[in-house]
Amino acid sequence: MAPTPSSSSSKSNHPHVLKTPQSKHRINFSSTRTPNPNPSPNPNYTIKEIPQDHPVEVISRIRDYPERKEKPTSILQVNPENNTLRVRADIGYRDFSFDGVSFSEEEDLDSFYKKFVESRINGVKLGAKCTIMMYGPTGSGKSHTMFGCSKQPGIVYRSLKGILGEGEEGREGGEGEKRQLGTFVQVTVLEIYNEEIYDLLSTNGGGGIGIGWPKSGSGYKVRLEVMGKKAKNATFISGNEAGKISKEIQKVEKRRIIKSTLCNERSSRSHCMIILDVPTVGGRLMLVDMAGSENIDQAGQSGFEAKMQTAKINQGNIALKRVVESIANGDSHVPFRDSKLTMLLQDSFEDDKSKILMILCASPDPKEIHKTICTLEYGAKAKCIVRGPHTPIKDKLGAEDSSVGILGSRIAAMDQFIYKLQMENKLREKERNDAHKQLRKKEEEVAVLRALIEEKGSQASEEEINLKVNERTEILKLQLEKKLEECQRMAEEFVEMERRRMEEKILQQQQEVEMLRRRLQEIEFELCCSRDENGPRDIDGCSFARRLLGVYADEDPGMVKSMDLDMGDQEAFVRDVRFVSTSADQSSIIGTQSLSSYPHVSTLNQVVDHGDKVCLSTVFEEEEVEEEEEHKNKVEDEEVEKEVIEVTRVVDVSSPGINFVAGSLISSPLKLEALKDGSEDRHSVSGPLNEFEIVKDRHSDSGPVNEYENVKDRHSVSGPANEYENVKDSASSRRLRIQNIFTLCGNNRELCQQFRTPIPAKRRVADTDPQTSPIMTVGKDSTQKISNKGNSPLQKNVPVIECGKNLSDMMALASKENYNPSVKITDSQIEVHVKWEASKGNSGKFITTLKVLKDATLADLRKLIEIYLAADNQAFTFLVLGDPTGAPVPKEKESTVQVIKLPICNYQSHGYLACLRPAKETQDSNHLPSTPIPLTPLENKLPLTPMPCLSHKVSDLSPKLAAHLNSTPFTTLQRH
Ligand SMILES: Nc1ncnc2c1ncn2[C@@H]1O[C@H](COP(=O)(O)OP(=O)(O)OP(=O)(O)O)[C@@H](O)[C@H]1O
Repeated sequence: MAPTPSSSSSKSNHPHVLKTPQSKHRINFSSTRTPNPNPSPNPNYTIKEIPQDHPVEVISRIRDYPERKEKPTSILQVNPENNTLRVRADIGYRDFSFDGVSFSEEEDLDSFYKKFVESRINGVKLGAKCTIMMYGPTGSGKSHTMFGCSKQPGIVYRSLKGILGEGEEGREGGEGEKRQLGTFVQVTVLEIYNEEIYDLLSTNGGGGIGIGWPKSGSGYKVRLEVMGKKAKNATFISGNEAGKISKEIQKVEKRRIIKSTLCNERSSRSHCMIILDVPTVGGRLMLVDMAGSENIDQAGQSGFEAKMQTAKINQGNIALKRVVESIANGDSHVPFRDSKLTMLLQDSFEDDKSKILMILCASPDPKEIHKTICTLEYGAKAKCIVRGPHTPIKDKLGAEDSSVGILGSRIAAMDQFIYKLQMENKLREKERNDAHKQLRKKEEEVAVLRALIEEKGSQASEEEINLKVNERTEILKLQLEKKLEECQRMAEEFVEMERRRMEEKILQQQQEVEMLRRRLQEIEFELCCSRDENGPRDIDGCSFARRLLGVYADEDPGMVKSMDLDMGDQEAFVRDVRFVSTSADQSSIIGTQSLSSYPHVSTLNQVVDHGDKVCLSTVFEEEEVEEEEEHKNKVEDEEVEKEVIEVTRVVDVSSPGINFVAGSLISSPLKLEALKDGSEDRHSVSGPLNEFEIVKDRHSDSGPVNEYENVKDRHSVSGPANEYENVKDSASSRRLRIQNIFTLCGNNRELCQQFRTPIPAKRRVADTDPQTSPIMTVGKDSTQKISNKGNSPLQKNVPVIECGKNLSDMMALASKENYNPSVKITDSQIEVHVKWEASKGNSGKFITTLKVLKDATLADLRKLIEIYLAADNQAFTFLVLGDPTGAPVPKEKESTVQVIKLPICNYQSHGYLACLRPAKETQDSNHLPSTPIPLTPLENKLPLTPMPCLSHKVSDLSPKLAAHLNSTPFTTLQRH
């Protein structure tokens, strides 16, 4: 048998690769064609190089799906040599080696035939025997390849043409050249269905022969019996014209039993065998189109008959598998007779001159991968078949050598197989060891987990839980108690520590108090000594010392000593300021800002009320004035009740306005009396011209009227003049003070009398102590009546203040209550008419008339004018109008210019004219601001006022007392 090109090429170029899992099929493999990676364990086995009869060639044909627009991704790949087919899957791939691989997409039937079949057909023409089997699952294209389609004829028709040649019927001559002369063929067409052989060419279907036979399109089919290895009495057609025979075959092809299944619309339910004998050469071609190898479920067959049918089909396929395996295994018995198909194919396997070409039809569709792999495995097995000793056709001469070679091949294959098994065994053993290790590891983990579970299970017992909870509770309880004890101990320690600290502090304070008491006693002692030395001037020294003692006793050690007005810590504020206009019968409340613009203020009371505010008040008082003996003036019997319209100015002592008043008065010297209410202290600085009270009320909630009811004490600092030191006893000095006050108030005094509002008796200060208490009670929105018997000089319209070098002289002049300067002018006195210079802002208004000594200077006159203009807060300079230049007198030269240098007043009968030019700067260090600036503490302000007399007084004290007083704000005050 002529070898096929593919087989010859495969033998020479493509060694077989063991791919099938069933290694037993490889025992017949030729060692020469399979490289042995491992030398044979048995070196005694030497493979003899003998030509191996490889009767089965396997070719894979992969169908196409031209009708599909979207073709599935192929799972099949072929190597460049077209002999290895790789099936790719998700988990890997698998290679199958064949004698050839053809993709119908690339190679149509014509190409396929020429490439793989034509050579076989040529052999048949020469007398060879060849069997071409179509094997594969249903729908894989077996029938398509065998019989073809309308466009392309299949292998059957091409083979006929190949054997008989091409040529038209009836044509002679030239066509004979193409046609094989003398060659004819006998064609038998059999169908194996349900393990029965039917003669498809028999036309006796209409007779009784065909009874019970399966029907075809043209009638019943003739069933044949198998006799030997052939169908007995099979009908055949003979001829030398391929066309006629092909037509006949086409007819009987339609008689095949087909059925529509899920896998194939025209599924062949039978095996079809076309046998072409070439009698002239003894050649024979068997073309076998096997039924699809599918399982019943896949075919979707239902019913007993259909299942039996599928089972019968599979029976032929299974039998063929067994035959192939038996032949490949070299079994002594090949089960050809298991099926009609294998019975008819027995010669094909056993005849040495017979060759088998198995065409594996497969689908590239991933859905068919399982069937594709099974088909390829089956083909791989078939490819391993070698012609065994059981082959009936033996060459007697070469039988011995042949059997030796076959045995050697089998031994080599078995060695290889054993080695492979050993390798696989080692691999499996390693895998098993690894698995065993993993298993041990898992078992250990399980054991640990189990132990944990058991432990937890044991812990989970209720008693143990309760026990542990109780233990934990006890521990926590102990810890809590311990913490509580610790906290308690710490608290006690803290309390004890604080107590000790407080005790120490109290002790320290007591010591300090004791020290201060002792110091005060010393001071008192020194004060008494000083009083003894200085006479009655210090009669109040003891009380002053007591006062100091009280002050220090009340104060905390280390505190800054104050004027005992207790106002240093108070915020400065102005609550109410009232002025009473002299030109109206009704009081009008005027803002503080307008103070300077109302020069005719009759009374000016500055009262500080509310809380701890200190009140400064100027007081007009009218009291019953008795005619004093020493002056023997007229007795004023007429009791005059005068109302004092209070101008209440609620200020803080920090107000510079108050300080200004105080400072000015002190420097004048006036008398400033400071009164402290809450502490039952009152300090006053009194001068000959006015009297100011500084009142501190610590209980001001009830209103200013009641704020001064409990005044018990009073301290005053007197001016430098000794004749005013004892105010209490000196009626003249009191009178002088009153006169000065009235003088300052000027003509407005009368208006004050118009307000006659009775005041409670208790507020009549004059009643309580008319001699010593020129202090009035003041309050917001209240008036005070002070009775005054006798004629009041306040009714005089022209207030005159005498001024001279010595203020005492002036005071003496003013000592008379009914002093009228316009009437009584001595020779040593002159009158000075004061007026403003006419200017844009000033109309040259007349101010007042003052009476001064002849030798008085402008500086003396300035003091009086400044006092008069205190409310106006208007700075000025003197103009010497008589001077040709008319230039103002510099302030520093005022002390050198006498008043008599002033020009004579033309519009007065006598006197001089003092013309004042308002200074541009209305506020300087000597003047009050027009606005009530918050007052600074008096004690801080007083030292700023030079009081040489006081300094002198202090210096007259003992060194200790002087040092002490110098270090305190009281140094500016002197108690009367
Ligand atoms: N290579 C191909 N190219 C084009 N069409 C094909 C090809 N192979 C098969 N077919 C078509 O597929 C359908 C089924 O093919 P076919 O009948 O040959 O399968 P089968 O293997 O014979 O199935 P069964 O075993 O069930 O008879 C047909 O209609 C056929 O024309």
